[in-house]
Amino acid sequence: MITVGVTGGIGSGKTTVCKEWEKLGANVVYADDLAKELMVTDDRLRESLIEAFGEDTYHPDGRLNRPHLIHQAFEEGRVEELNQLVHPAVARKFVEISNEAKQAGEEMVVEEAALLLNNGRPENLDLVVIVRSDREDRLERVSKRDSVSKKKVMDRDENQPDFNKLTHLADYTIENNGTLEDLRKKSIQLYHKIIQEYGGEKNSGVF
Ligand SMILES: CC(C)(COP(=O)(O)OP(=O)(O)OC[C@H]1O[C@@H](n2cnc3c(N)ncnc32)[C@H](O)[C@@H]1O)[C@@H](O)C(=O)NCCC(=O)NCCS
Ligand SMILES: Nc1ncnc2c1ncn2[C@@H]1O[C@H](COP(=O)(O)OP(=O)(O)OP(=O)(O)O)[C@@H](O)[C@H]1O
Repeated sequence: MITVGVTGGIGSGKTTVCKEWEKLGANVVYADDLAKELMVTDDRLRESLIEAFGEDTYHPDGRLNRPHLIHQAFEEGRVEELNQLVHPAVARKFVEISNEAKQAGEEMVVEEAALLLNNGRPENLDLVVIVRSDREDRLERVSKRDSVSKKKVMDRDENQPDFNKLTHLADYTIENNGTLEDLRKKSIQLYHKIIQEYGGEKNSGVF
């Protein structure tokens, strides 16, 4: 089994790539979704979040108070503190999921995460793929997809790495500056290339 990390800036096309890979059989873990789940279900993480960000972190019924955390992270400038608490729980769970997938004889497990390379290249991943797209296109697409202002998307973008400076940490880069169909085709090609070549000589390249 091969473990692959897929990363890239906000709106770069990570999820689109991963959805294609899921259709081909990959088991994809979406870090943002997993983080939100663990923030509710992992008791240790809940306690540390309440300690850091107060009782308002959760609604009285136990649900995550997203507006409070978004305010703390992106308006009070405490995003790094939040990441440091959430990231270890996500990383632990990903290892657990990978181990189970290996036991089950799965072909590929993927971690889709914008912050994948924040502490360098994760040691537990066999391959890293960066999806790249021009900034203006990314801002435009996400503001359309989520019906939010470009300014809001820009705020998130500023809290993510500049992936143009991280390509040396990736085995493959997918350039997403064409149509959505182009991106889907490239994703399928890369999936087959990875499956075909894994076990042989590890290659790299730009798609
Ligand atoms: C701050 C939270 C509540 C924001 O929730 P919200 O629903 O608005 O955002 P969502 O998860 O849909 O993500 C929207 C976009 O923002 C980006 N984003 C989310 N959290 C962060 C962050 N901490 N830093 C930079 N970008 C982020 C996502 O990658 C995505 O591109 C939530 O995402 C969160 O708790 N993030 C911190 C920890 C985390 O998710 N880390 C990633 C996994 S290790
Ligand atoms: N080449 C493209 N042409 C047109 N639309 C695109 C293209 N690539 C992606 N999109 C659209 O842009 C939006 C963002 O893509 P996607 O959700 O895959 O990015 P992401 O990197 O996962 O975003 P996020 O960081 O917010 O999770 C989606 O609505 C997607 O359909």
